Amino acid sequence: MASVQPPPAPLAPHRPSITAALRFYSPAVSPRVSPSPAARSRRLAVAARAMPWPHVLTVAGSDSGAGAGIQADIKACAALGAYCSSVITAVTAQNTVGVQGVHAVPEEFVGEQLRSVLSDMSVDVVKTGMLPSAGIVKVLCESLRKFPVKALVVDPVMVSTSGDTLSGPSTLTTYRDELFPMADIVTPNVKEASKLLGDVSLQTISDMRSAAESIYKLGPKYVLVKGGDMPDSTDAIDVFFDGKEFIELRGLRIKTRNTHGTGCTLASCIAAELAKGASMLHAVEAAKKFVESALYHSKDLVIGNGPQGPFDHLFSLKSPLYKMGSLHKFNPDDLFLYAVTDSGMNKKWGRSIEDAVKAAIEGGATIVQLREKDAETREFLEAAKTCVEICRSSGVPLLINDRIDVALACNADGVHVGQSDMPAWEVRELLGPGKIIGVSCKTPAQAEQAWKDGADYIGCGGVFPTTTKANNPTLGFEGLRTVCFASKLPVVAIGGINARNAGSVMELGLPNLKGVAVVSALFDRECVATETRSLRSILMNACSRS
Ligand SMILES: Nc1ncnc2c1ncn2[C@@H]1O[C@H](COP(=O)(O)OP(=O)(O)OP(=O)(O)O)[C@@H](O)[C@H]1O
Ligand SMILES: Cc1ncc(CO)c(N)n1
Ligand SMILES: [Mg+2]
Repeated sequence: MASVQPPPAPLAPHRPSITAALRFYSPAVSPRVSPSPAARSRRLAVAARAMPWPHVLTVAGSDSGAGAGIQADIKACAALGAYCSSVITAVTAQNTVGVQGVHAVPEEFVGEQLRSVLSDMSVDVVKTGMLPSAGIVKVLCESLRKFPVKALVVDPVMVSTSGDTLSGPSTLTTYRDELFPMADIVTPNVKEASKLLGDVSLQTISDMRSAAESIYKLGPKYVLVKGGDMPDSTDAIDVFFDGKEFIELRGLRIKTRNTHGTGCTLASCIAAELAKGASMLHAVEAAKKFVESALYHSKDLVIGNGPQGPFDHLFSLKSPLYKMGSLHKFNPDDLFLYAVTDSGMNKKWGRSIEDAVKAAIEGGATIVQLREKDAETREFLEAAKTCVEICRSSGVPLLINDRIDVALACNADGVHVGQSDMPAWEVRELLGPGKIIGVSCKTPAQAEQAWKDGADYIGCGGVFPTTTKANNPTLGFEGLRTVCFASKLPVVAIGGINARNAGSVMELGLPNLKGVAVVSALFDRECVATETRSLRSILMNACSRS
């Protein structure tokens, strides 16, 4: 199996537009005479290269209730923009109560389905779910040796959450000996990890780490032990292991009965993200975020009378406002030098918002926020649209202060809100899971709430007295320290920060403190680029000292 490390180059930016690809079929450029079959297939191949569609093949069982299995896999891939073909290994009679029956597909016919898909379509990633017999696991391994793909995601489905057996003990050895060594990632839940390791007890995060390490030794390149079913946990914590480091992936535990199919969905999302070109860790993080958002949006759905209902994978279609196309990966390090524009200051120095943003980026700002308290909406929107283009072309995220409507209209990367603005959870409902949300917080309680509401970072201040914001109590280093220690989110310090004191803020070496946000120190100056450049070097020096 080809390794997924280093990650393949992302496909998206190189993809020509749909219209460009369709031109291959347009009568205007087609020859007048019918092309020969060879010419037609050459042209199809060219078109396919012109517009590749990330392709996941799921090899799994059908769930008649459509919450898990093949049905979940297809919906998850569709939601994340990957094509999903399907090889069915078993048909289950299943609903929200449990599994009433299992009818395995004969091995030879699983082999035939695999041949049909793999010999014809260019599959990027294979994802496996329910493999009901050792024979089927063997057939799959043979097919993968014959038709190698970029990555293999193995979700070792053995028991449904309702407690029903989906794959008997006879398959365990074949999983371990034949499939795992070919896998890029294996994603057992705690029960499955325990079974794979001879019924060891897994009660704590430390047990999950040991299990991940033991499963890694069976041959996959990465392991994710999922803690969705971990008892007594307020967070949904999964443990990721790459052979060297353990990473605890923490998500909000959504209170809902609708968790049927979370495992299948997670593995399919990982496969879809890998097919799109993500690295393994990014794929896992994006997949977890997707499951969390889907559960959140489906928490009150009522389908079926049993204890475990399905959730809505296509929740993003409900609101035209969701921009699900690009799940922007928020990088907390982007908070390092956070430039916040101010219309008053720009006016004073006779520069446009666009010029202010260009200059801040030129000087090395790592994230930009447009904070335009008195601008007219239409004028602000036009400027914001241009700023989005400027920031995109430099890879710098652009956020809008408070104005969710403007952020949506210009497709900004996110929004920053204060304590008296719209609550972060409402902003999340409007913006969807892919956007960055920041919240101004002065206390540990506010920081905790921001985390619960699904924010990505908090801004903490005023650290020093400031004139930019009226009636803004100063927290000082002590207040900043208290919030940083309590926060579960990355923090950016704000309020009165300038070239003279920025170094001392970073030298505090506080946990979660990722950078400083500045307004007047950059924009109430003649040359924004020069000020930004010098502040950046002050911050870099301070970080190397602390
Ligand atoms: N209530 C929840 N809130 C948030 N995330 C959850 C919740 N339940 C599960 N998850 C997440 O969903 C993913 C799948 O985890 P889980 O442990 O439930 O897998 P599974 O048991 O294999 O799923 P399945 O129910 O499909 O068998 C993990 O990332 C887990 O943390
Ligand atoms: C078909 C099928 N695959 C996987 C699972 C695990 O959720 C399930 N319940 N049903
Ligand atoms: Mg579960």
